[in-house]
Amino acid sequence: MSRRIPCSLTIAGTDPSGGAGIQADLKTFQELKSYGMSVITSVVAQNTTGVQDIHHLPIGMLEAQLDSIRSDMPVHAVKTGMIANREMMKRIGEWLKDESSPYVMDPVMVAQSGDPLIQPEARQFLRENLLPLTAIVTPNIPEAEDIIGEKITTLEDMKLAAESIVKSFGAGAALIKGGHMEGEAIDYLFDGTTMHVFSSDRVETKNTHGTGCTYSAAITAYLSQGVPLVDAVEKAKNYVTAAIRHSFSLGKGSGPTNHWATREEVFHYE
Ligand SMILES: Nc1ncnc2c1ncn2[C@@H]1O[C@H](COP(=O)(O)OP(=O)(O)OP(=O)(O)O)[C@@H](O)[C@H]1O
Ligand SMILES: Cc1ncc(COP(=O)(O)O)c(N)n1
Repeated sequence: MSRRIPCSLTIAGTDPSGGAGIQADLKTFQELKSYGMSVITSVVAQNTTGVQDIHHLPIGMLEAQLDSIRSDMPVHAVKTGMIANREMMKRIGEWLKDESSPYVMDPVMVAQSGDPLIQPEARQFLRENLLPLTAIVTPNIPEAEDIIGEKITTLEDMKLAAESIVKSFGAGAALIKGGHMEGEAIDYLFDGTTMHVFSSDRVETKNTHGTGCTYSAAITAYLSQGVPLVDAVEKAKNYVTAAIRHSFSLGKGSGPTNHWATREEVFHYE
């Protein structure tokens, strides 16, 4: 019996060191057996220690890439990561309005190193124009605080934020990631009707560069295969947890996660 080839698209910035951005997304799509495609917004010179330089592609080149996909390739799920400015957001929003596949937004604002990845004035545009198009948005705590305009300090606050992002800001569903909280790594998903919780033991490691990208890419890959949203998040949580547990001590800073950690033969490295 022949089966549809699941196809995932990421629209995001790059990471030459391979842990975050487009590179992390494509590795994740490949690992989870979804055909991976990418539209690049910005070329970022970065590594495990931080961001060294950023070059935003001209708008025409962004549009040309989006057209290349639309005119030729099937898309069964799409995610966005770093979109640096309003102009890019506007074009991507127009493209997404004509897209019928589920849209996963990782509302990337700063790199883990603290370096800003989007212009401050673009945040409002993201909130007002792209958020309502999502099937799911996946903010970490600082990103969720930025969206709702309130501090999040407790697990109860995380749940309230998830509900508010859906009910007041129009997201299809909201997954608030607790990587920045103490203790267990707890995430809350509000899908419009029910609050779901996904939790794992915290792995004692500094090598978490790209966890957010990897998580949202995994959700996208599962959605492209027709897995229902809550199951897709559960499977993606298992994937990202394994990728953190077997992460790599590469580079001088926060090392990358291990995208092949769920393969049967997991090697251990120095
Ligand atoms: N040390 C850890 N051990 C286990 N799980 C973790 C750890 N740190 C983060 N996570 C989990 O990884 C996923 C990504 O969460 P996080 O809040 O770190 O996102 P992010 O901030 O977007 O990513 P990044 O830290 O790369 O910027 C979540 O499921 C979170 O619970
Ligand atoms: C191009 C790009 N997109 C996203 C991130 C965030 O990744 P992280 O917060 O996991 O370092 C990044 N560092 N670079």
